[in-house]
Amino acid sequence: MSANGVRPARAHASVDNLRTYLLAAARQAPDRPAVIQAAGSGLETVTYGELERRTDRIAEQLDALGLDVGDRVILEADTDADTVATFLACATVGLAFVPASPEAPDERLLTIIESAEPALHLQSLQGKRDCVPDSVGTARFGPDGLVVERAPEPRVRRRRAVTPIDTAYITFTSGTTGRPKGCVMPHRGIIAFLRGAAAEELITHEDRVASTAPFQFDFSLFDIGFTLSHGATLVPVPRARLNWPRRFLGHLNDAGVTQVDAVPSVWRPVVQHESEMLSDLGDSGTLRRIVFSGEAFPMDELRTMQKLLPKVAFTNGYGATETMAASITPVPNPLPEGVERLSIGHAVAGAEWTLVGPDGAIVDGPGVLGEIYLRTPSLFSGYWNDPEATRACVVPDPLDTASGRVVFKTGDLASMGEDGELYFHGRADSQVQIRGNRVELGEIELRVNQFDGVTGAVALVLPRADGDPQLHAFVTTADGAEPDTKELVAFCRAALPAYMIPQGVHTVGEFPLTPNGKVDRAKLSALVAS
Ligand SMILES: Nc1ncnc2c1ncn2[C@@H]1O[C@H](COS(=O)(=O)NC(=O)C[C@H](N)c2cccc(Br)c2)[C@@H](O)[C@H]1O
Repeated sequence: MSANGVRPARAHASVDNLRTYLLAAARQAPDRPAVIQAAGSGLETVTYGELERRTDRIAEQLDALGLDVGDRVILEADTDADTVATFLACATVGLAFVPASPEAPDERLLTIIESAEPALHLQSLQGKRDCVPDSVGTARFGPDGLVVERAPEPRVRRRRAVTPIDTAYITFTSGTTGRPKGCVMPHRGIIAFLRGAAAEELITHEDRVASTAPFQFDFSLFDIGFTLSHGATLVPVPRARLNWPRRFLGHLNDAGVTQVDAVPSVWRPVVQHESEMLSDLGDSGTLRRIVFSGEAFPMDELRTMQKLLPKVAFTNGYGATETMAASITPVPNPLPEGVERLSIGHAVAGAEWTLVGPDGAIVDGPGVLGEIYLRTPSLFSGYWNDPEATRACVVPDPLDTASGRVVFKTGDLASMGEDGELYFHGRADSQVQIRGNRVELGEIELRVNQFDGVTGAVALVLPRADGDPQLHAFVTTADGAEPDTKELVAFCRAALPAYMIPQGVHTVGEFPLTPNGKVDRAKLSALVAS
């Protein structure tokens, strides 16, 4: 028995701790399903009571290893009940977990280990990783708890209590500089965003939320947190089922999924190969909502989805890992004609954003582009061991610089609509100047997408040998055939200024994706360089 009840003497039920916040629902109804997951070719259910038991077992084992609050633990896993129990156990004893993908190459994991200096590497019983350096302890987690292979070196424990500003997790994103940046998220940060998101009242405890993002992408942490904090049921979709549209839809159907959280690219092969089955899933009345995030949903693909799923609600989740996210906005179904840009609405409850124009002036009217600055309690603690990168985006509140309050400088551009809602206009650093003119890549993509036969378009600026920036358009087409470049360029000339006309048009079978399922622009650029 510890000072605050049966749990290991760390997490305090009285203040914000991720474990306490996510298992609160378990108090009332331990027999409710917390996770419905793939088991062999079928499904198995893990109740909230069972999840809490597994959490406490692993927390006690971690507590016995003598680690200190704030020590890092690599959690290499795919989302399932044991992964959730392990990350709740880390939260209970104040260990910062670093989610890693079992599919990440060894050198990527070793780069993260070099930066985060974890005490322990955890993988599932089936995990295959064996490149962990001797300086790091190793253990495996499963339904019966941890199996320690190499105990971590003993640490001096200086902290016993876990406070809301202690680190819940550190997600490493591949920084543009190539060196991965670790987003350090405190308990109070993720809880603040989950609370703001809960105010949208998207789900109740009866919902079953399918999670498709890889565990190292914080979209998956949102899925887990959002679902459990409502006492709802999490339905992880394993990659083996996600990559086959038929199996994916079958899994959603069998598990009685009511909401699917996924990046836009997840739906491309489903619409292409199993539109009938998708439409039936929507007609069944079980699937009620699709939440997407990560990048703008291409408008024609979204319209196609809405035609197949007229009864399903669509929700646009926007935001960055540094604040977990920022807004959750309903998308009209069907989208009114002529709407060519999705709204990212207003910041979630508890947060607010401000648009700052290029001249530093506050933008407070429609039609002017500005950078989004987000004032939010879900702000991260900073980038791991990188105060300079942190200072560049955690800045004084532009509306109140004397206050000492800091806000997140998002690097995203947006314009404001009639009642203050925002429209995303791309990354500030992807705004390019061509012959002195600001070029909006999104506008070029929009126009190219309207060309007959084009099913997807990505515009990029690539430096030419003489340094002069060159505009390139990459397209996918309905039948994979190359569009007539001269006609496509003429089609662009009819609507875009001369400096926005793509000089190169490249047809690709499908767009390369990042591990998080976003269009991989770096890989597209490499196609031209080669
Ligand atoms: N809905 C959009 N329309 C357009 N552009 C988007 C959207 N969502 C992002 N982005 C872009 O992606 C950037 C950020 O990338 S990120 O750090 O990897 N995070 C993410 O993608 C996901 C994000 N943390 C997240 C996590 C959980 C729930 C939600 Br709800 C959102 C943003 O700064 C935007 O540029």
